[in-house]
Amino acid sequence: MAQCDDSQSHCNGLAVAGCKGECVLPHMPWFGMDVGGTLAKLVYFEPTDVTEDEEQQEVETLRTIRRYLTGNVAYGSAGIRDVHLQMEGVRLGGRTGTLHFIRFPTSSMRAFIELTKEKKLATLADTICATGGGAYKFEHDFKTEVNLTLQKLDELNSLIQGIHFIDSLYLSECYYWSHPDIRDSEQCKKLPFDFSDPYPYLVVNIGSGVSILAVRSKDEYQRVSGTSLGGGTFLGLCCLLTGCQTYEEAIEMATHGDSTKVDKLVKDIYGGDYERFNLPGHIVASSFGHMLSPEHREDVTKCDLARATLVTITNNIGSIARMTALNQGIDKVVFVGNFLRVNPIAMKLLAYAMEYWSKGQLKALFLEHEGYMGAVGCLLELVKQKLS
Ligand SMILES: Nc1ncnc2c1ncn2[C@@H]1O[C@H](COP(=O)(O)OP(=O)(O)OP(=O)(O)O)[C@@H](O)[C@H]1O
Ligand SMILES: CC(C)(CO)[C@@H](O)C(=O)NCCC(=O)O
Repeated sequence: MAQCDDSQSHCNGLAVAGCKGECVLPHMPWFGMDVGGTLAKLVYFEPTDVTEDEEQQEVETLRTIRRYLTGNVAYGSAGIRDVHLQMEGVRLGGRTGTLHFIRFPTSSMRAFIELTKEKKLATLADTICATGGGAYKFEHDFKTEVNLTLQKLDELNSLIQGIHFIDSLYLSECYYWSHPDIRDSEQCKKLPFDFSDPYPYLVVNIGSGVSILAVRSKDEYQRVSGTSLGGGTFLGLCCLLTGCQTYEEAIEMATHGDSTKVDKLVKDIYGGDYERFNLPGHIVASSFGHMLSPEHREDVTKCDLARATLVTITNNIGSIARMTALNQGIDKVVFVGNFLRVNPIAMKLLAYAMEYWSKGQLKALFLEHEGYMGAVGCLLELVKQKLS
């Protein structure tokens, strides 16, 4: 990433001596935004190296914005700041600051635009870099409601740039699950993974839908596969089957459910393992396969249905990811996206599926800032464009 040197630290909106070419940083506040099919993600860079001089020159609106964003953990009726993900001491564009991570449902986008107007969040920014389908869908609303022109960036490019930046900043960003045996979760431990030599790797971005990318170097990547059966499918089916209202509720129900009352296992068909082809009795032979029988239907709870939905969608993604990895000759598979938020069941299942079906050849990796990579990539681009 292009950056001012450390000696040029206070260059907010000013031409900076010593930068190659024209080095003019965008005016604060600095945001990166990713408006997806389900969730909108906002990353805000709060400078913490503000000098007294700068503070005195700082316009009141900028101070108000900073205080509003950093002084609250909830915004409007649906916006949430993920405080546990906050990153301190981040160097960006020659400045030092804190990255704040905020999300809200894309269905509340119009309310968010109203809030932007009310809190004057858009009055100072000369550019807002935005990615995701919503950058296109809501472009007109931003223009007409708050007179803001969105600079639209590609979501998958932003995702990759975000991954590399965040991983370079934070040593324990990347992790894996050791001994991910689904029948013995006591054994399963979250451990850091050294991702400093990452290439080649596969990224499986599990959002509303799923995109799979093969990344062979910093700038060399391709979207090699995808599936419409993603996080949106899990939540949509769960709402239909259980009457739950939120993602958190769906995950809570799944945590207390038993999918084997819904799914037909190999042992339900064979009475044990299918030895000839090495299919152990405990694996799923047919997702939701028990539900054709009235007795089984009477026996299941909503929690069982939620768990089975989670297992079905996750295993399907795992299976596509594994086949894609084999096809591409890649052994590291990085799973990201908000489907993995507060979802250790899915992460452990993916870890198990990768390891078990590849006989230990494939490694499933995860990132702490799982759903924010695209928004971070956008923030980087905002600063980079002005510096280049
Ligand atoms: N608070 C939440 N509300 C709704 N869904 C959530 C929430 N937290 C996690 N999720 C899960 O995350 C998924 C959305 O993930 P993400 O934000 O990465 O995708 P997106 O950008 O909205 O979608 P896409 O990239 O396909 O446009 C949802 O489908 C759901 O499974
Ligand atoms: C359409 C996107 C890229 C939007 O983020 C995503 O939801 C996706 O990759 N869906 C799956 C599309 C498919 O490959 O079938």
